[in-house]
Amino acid sequence: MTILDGKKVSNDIKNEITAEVDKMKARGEKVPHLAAIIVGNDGASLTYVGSKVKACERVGFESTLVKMPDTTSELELLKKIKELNEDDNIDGFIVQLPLPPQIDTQKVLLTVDPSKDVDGFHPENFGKMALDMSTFIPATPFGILELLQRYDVDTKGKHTVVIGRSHIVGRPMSILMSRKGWPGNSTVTLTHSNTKNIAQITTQADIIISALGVPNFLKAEMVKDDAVIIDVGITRVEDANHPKGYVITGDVDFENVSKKASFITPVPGGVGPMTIAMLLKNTLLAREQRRA
Ligand SMILES: NC(=O)C1=CN([C@@H]2O[C@H](COP(=O)(O)OP(=O)(O)OC[C@H]3O[C@@H](n4cnc5c(N)ncnc54)[C@H](OP(=O)(O)O)[C@@H]3O)[C@@H](O)[C@H]2O)C=CC1
Ligand SMILES: Nc1nc(=O)c2c([nH]1)NC[C@@H]1CN(c3ccc(C(=O)N[C@@H](CCC(=O)O)C(=O)O)cc3)C=[N+]21
Repeated sequence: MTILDGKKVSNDIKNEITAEVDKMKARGEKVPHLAAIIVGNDGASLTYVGSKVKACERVGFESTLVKMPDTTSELELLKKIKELNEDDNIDGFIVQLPLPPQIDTQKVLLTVDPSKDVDGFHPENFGKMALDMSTFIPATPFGILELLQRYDVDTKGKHTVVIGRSHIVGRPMSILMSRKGWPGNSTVTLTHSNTKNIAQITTQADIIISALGVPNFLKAEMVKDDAVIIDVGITRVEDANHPKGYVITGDVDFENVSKKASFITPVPGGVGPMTIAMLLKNTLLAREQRRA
């Protein structure tokens, strides 16, 4: 069994990005600048956005964090997005999801300039991804592809089962794993909360990508021997014994599933850090495209 070490690989990627930034500096060019808008005070969201800012510092990017109260109106948020669209200093930005209920997420995603949409959530970019055209690939699926590639995991002709059909993880992942090329060329089954007999499907999978957000959902009985297991889930589970008062838990019963798996991602230290590294990568691409 091999652990797909997202922490290590994300560090390698950050070093590669740092080297590119150093070259930009040596040429006297502007370095990439990532901005993030966060609406509200959700603890997990704040932690996550904070780690993006730290990651920017680490690779030599500039970063801007825009914090807006959870009472922000849709109009105010759209106005802020248009400001960032027009700000020549900003190469790429993201709007942290989920948004408070008074704001229409679809409207927000449509307002982001596709050339600055480093999350890859704008329909123009999502459509390009689905059509194999060059574009920003959403950071989490992009990170999973990169992990599979760097560990030389064979995906061709394999049966990949994706659990969860969200627009940011499950749906794009299912598209990417079925596309021509590598990593890809899989036969994909996309499952969700209406799927019947899910265990019957997962036990036939060569590769399982679990993105539902239910701690310890995927049990050893649901997995065949030598399967490749990608655990996207991140849930804070209360734990009084832990200094922070919670532990980060994935969707996979790691202790038991890892005994059967050929490759498996841990949580924390798997897909999460890869997501951040690929967001930086997309921002670097955004800068390069704006320069060109
Ligand atoms: N590591 C990382 O970088 C990232 C981690 N995450 C984490 O991944 C998890 C999923 O996030 P996200 O994709 O945004 O999730 P959503 O909550 O948007 O979607 C969850 C999906 O899982 C499906 N689902 C829920 N319960 C079941 C069930 N019992 N059986 C089968 N399918 C089920 C839902 O089905 P239906 O569509 O029918 O409702 C839905 O499609 C979360 O824990 C999140 O925190 C998210 C993004 C990045
Ligand atoms: N516009 C937008 N884009 C996103 O990409 C996006 C989003 N909104 N909203 C929320 C989800 C969630 N997500 C995570 C990324 C990294 C970790 C991560 O680094 N996790 C660490 C642990 C972090 C911790 O300790 O809390 C790990 O797995 O090792 C977690 C979660 C991106 N998302």
